[in-house]
Amino acid sequence: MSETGTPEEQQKKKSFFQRMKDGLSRSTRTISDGITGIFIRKKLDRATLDELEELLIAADLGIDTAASVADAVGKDRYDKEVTPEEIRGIVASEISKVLAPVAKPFAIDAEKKPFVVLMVGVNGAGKTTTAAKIAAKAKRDGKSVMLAAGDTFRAAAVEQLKVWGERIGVPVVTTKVGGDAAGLAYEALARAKEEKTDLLLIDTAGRLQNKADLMAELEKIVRVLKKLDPEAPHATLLVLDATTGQNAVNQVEIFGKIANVTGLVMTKLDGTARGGILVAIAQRFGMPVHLIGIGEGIDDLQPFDADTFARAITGAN
Ligand SMILES: Nc1nc2c(ncn2[C@@H]2O[C@H](COP(=O)(O)OP(=O)(O)OP(=O)(O)O)[C@@H](O)[C@H]2O)c(=O)[nH]1
Repeated sequence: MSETGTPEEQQKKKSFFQRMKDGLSRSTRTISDGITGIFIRKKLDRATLDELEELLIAADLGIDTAASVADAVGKDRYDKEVTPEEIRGIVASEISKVLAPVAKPFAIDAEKKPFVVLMVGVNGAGKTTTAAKIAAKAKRDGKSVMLAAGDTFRAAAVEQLKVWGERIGVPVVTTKVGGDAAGLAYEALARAKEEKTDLLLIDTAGRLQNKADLMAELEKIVRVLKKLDPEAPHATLLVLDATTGQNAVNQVEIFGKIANVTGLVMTKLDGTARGGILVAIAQRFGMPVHLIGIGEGIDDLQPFDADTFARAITGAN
């Protein structure tokens, strides 16, 4: 972590690191304790490197990352005494190298009025909560925000967004259950344009049982949005639940095909030992990762920072 900025900024950065560390503690324990177990009072050799590689695969980092990290750790260190701290530091810096190219802040272009964001992902991934968290942050930053409850299939999803809207003071555009999601998206964009809203977040349904239907629905939403603004949606965020591990990888594959995903948000990194999946996804798809969810609270969505994440998940100092 760089020590630049005012003491206040440094403090903020530190507490963020601490919160992320706390959130990721289950994932960290797997990797950090695993490294201690392998390398304590041992020389580095093929067997310990193989064990390290297995540990990283078990921690969901993916086969490619695990292999390249083990190679980097082994380089020039064969038959030398190493400490777990040293290994954690090297693993962290290798993970950081994988993550750095994909860590991109989520930017709302003030030139686009409204900046339209489509939230996609399977049911339960955290789309609705994430939309509310982004809305709350934008509002705090002085932007006017609107939410659209595009998951018209589930009354609970619409209700949930309404509750969030009330809590954070943001209007929520809804329609009746079973209503046309594209029609709702159109209506929301028309209203947001009229009211000169800065940011419009559109929640969508996430039924993956019928991919063709889901694709048709998402395409239709995009088509009608373009009638009002040819550049909309300006961002399509795929929300992924870290606790689902390898399933999250499949979801990137599927949604990458059916929606023009521009960036990823990974939720529920707190309370899971599978946080490494973010690294596997970064390595495999190279898609921008904007934000991570480390809790259910409104402030528990944080910008994704490669180095901070890599150090937190490995327990490196
Ligand atoms: N612990 C934790 N829980 C989260 C996080 N993000 C979302 N959740 C919880 O996950 C659950 C599902 O989130 P929703 O926002 O309802 O998910 P969704 O994708 O909109 O799902 P549907 O509404 O079913 O379509 C809720 O109980 C959220 O509070 C997170 O980062 N950490």
